Amino acid sequence: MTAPPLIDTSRHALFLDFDGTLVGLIDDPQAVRIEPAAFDRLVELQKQLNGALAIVSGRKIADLDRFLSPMRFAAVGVHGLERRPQPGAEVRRLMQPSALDPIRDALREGLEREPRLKLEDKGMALVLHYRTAPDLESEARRLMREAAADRDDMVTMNGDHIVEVHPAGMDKGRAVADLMTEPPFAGRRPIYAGDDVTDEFALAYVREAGGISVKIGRAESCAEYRLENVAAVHAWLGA
Ligand SMILES: O=P(O)(O)OC[C@H]1O[C@H](O[C@H]2O[C@H](CO)[C@@H](O)[C@H](O)[C@H]2O)[C@H](O)[C@@H](O)[C@@H]1O
Repeated sequence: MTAPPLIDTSRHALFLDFDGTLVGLIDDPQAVRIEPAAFDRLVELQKQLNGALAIVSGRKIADLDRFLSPMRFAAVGVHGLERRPQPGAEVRRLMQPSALDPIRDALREGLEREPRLKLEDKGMALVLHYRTAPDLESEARRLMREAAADRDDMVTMNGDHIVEVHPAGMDKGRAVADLMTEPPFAGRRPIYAGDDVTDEFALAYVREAGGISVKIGRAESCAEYRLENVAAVHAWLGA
């Protein structure tokens, strides 16, 4: 496992995934909490990086704001379908949530039949969670596949004990590439750290762009560097 180099706050732009990178994975998605010392370090790093720090998540930006309150930060939400290029700027949404209404309806019956599957409605994306019922993995994937079967404009994606559907054409790699064209990120060298398959798009972009790609955990990845777990991420951020 090759550890990443230290962050150079005068030259780097820092992009951090949230779940599995800054906070550990737990059963209830709404109950995650960042450790106070890691939170303080994020705030400090954001200052030292002159604002060139963004959280890049599958979550809604509104959720990230709640988990990281009172910090104000640049963010990518719902895998790039929500954007906030600068702290405090308005959140741009690339789609209307109503585009998913037919899929919402199609999932309803399956969810009534299998209440151990939990639906997370992120507006522009729908997630079925099966962390507390891992035996339902294939059922969750089947339900989502069938609900979105006639929708060429949507993509279904498997994450860590989740299956998600959202509009096609966007991923974390494209979102990070877009942010890199804007201040305060433009002209800096990107660092991306993430743990899940959905982070591979951004890890691939950053590697291609000559940046520092950091995979969290031991799963297969295109990243150049690795950190073992969330605690190792916190230690690296604090080094
Ligand atoms: O892109 P991320 O910031 O890593 O977000 C990915 C998904 O994170 C959340 O789900 C994951 O974390 C939950 C809480 O620990 C866990 O219960 C779930 O099994 C994980 O997949 C979030 O709920 C999703 O919407 C995000 O897409």
